[in-house]
Amino acid sequence: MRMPSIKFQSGDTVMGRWPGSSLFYEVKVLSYDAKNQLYTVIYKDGTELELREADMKNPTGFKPSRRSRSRSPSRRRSRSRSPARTTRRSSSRTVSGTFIAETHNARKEPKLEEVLEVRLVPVAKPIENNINNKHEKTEENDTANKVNEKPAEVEPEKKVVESRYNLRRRKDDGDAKPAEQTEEAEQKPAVARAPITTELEFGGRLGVFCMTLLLPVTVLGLMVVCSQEDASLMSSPPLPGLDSLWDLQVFGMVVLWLIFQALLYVLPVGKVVEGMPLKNGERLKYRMNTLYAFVLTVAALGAAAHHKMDLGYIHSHFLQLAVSSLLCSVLLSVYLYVRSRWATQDMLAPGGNSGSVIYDFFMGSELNPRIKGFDLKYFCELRPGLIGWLVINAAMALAEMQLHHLDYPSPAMILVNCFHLLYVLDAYWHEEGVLSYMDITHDGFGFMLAFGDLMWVPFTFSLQAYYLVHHPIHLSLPWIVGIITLNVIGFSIFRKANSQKNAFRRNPSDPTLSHLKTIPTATGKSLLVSGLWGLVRHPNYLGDLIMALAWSLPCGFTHILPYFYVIYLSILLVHREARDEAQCRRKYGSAWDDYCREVPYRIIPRVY
Ligand SMILES: NC(=O)C1=CN([C@@H]2O[C@H](COP(=O)(O)OP(=O)(O)OC[C@H]3O[C@@H](n4cnc5c(N)ncnc54)[C@H](OP(=O)(O)O)[C@@H]3O)[C@@H](O)[C@H]2O)C=CC1
Ligand SMILES: CC(C)=CCC[C@@H](C)[C@H]1CC=C2C3=C(CC[C@@]21C)[C@@]1(C)CC[C@H](O)C(C)(C)[C@@H]1CC3
Repeated sequence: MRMPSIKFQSGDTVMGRWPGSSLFYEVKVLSYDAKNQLYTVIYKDGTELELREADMKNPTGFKPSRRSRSRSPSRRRSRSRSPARTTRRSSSRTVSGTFIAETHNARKEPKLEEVLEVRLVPVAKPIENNINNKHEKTEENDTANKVNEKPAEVEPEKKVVESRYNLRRRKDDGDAKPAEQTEEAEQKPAVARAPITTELEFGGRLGVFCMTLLLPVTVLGLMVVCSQEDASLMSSPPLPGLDSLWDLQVFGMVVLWLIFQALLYVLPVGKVVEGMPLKNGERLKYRMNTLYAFVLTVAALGAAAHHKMDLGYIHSHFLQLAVSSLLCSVLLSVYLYVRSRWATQDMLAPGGNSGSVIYDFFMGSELNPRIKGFDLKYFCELRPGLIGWLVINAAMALAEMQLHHLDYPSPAMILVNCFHLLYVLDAYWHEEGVLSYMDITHDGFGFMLAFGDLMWVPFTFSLQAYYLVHHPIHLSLPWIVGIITLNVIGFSIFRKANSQKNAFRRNPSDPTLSHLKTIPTATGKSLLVSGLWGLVRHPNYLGDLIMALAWSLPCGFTHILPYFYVIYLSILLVHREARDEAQCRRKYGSAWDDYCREVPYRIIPRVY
């Protein structure tokens, strides 16, 4: 079906102005956003941008640039340049494809520089330390594109450009295709059309259906096996009776826990920050108060323990707590699915709008579902599950002491508790960084995340502590030192990688990062290409995996069950890496390929 009365139609090949320049390239119209009156177009190098009608023209009246036709993008790159020239060019990235000069007001061909350089951001000065650096490539390899951005100068130009052209990157639209225009939508242009998810993940409908059933069973199965003396995954423990799975009072406790955490979430303490830009350019506001929530929870539990509340309740009702959490996550997911039917296009995640009930229920249709200012996904991601995990760990330490008549928890239990505590507190300390993680910026909120946050995280991440209650381990001092060292290494890589990326995204000219080399991309953003981000393409995943191993080692080698977390994380991060890779390739086009050539390993240096 054709678009409403607009000049260009989806599929048309037209000339689109390259932002910030008077240069036009051949682009293909992908879709039209009636609400914002923007066309989504794709350049020949795969770069997707949104353009206004005024910046698009019919191909007639243009003449091809002879020079550009005669030089392929790769040939252009292979010209030799002096460092000075390298610097000037380094702020720009050419869009491969046919470059065409506008003929009506500029009859003569643009100068070579104009042809070759589309300036997205200006550069202040050369980065000397890039030269002779081990990552410095020959021009064949596009060395010239490495810059350090200087926002002091970049911002004004960028803002002007952004007000004339919509430079929002199409980061969320990777796996979505525009829906056919319906008559209803034509009559109501204010209501945006929903993008249809065509590329289904996790094995499509059947895959997510199986996962919806199997994941909860897996959690419960692991918990049951973990409590057995023979915690072998090959063992067949007795099936738990209904009364050991369900208790209304326990369900009430879980609901109370969620309400308590929700109250802490709305406390007007902590600064309010803006999240990443949404599709419509808006930024949602988030209050950063997870650390307060954690401290107040500890204080509340301390007070409750003082009044004779027994934390051992958690250990003795572990399965019932898990089942109640599962029920809460199912109810929440149903609510999320139902409310997503009323969401507008701006509010939808690209991955959860296939039209299949089970698939959309699992993946989540809405990106940031909110009730007034209460962000359901952000709340669940960081609070009830993560704090719950730590509370369960503490309860397991107490249970261990009670069961084995100890004055203190065992060294293994202390290590596991401390490592997990560090991990969660680190997330809270760097709470702002979480706003840029994939779950918040890209994934919809559906069963996968609701279940992940409310059941998977607290009840599988705490399995090591649960295991130690029933399977005491003696750790020698060198072993303890070795495990701590491994965790410190993993944590340092994880933290440094995440902090560097977050700092760079916030302020690309951050002086602490000036020694790092970068590759600019057509979106105006650059990619870090040295330091940890030059070692592998996902150093933060590497650090996370090393830590995961350090968390399992205190449980010894008798059973594989305490290693479940490393196994899960490896699978999740490898899959996540592939998803992110696909998204980045769509977002950054040839710049991403350059990055992959420069940094060939994904997570593990020299192996993967
Ligand atoms: N414990 C657990 O169960 C789990 C933990 N995690 C952890 O959560 C954290 C967040 O993970 P996740 O959101 O998946 O991914 P990342 O934080 O790694 O974010 C990926 C994004 O970073 C940007 N990016 C990629 N390469 C570069 C580069 N070279 N320079 C600058 N920016 C780059 C891109 O976004 P853009 O360019 O748009 O900014 C890309 O889409 C990780 O530390 C991970 O280990 C994740 C899942 C589960
Ligand atoms: C298939 C299945 C079980 C999916 C659920 C996945 C979720 C459990 C994870 C997806 C990404 C997560 C992150 C964290 C917890 C696990 C989930 C929700 C995280 C909050 C843990 C603490 C970290 O410091 C973190 C903030 C980096 C991390 C973010 C991603």
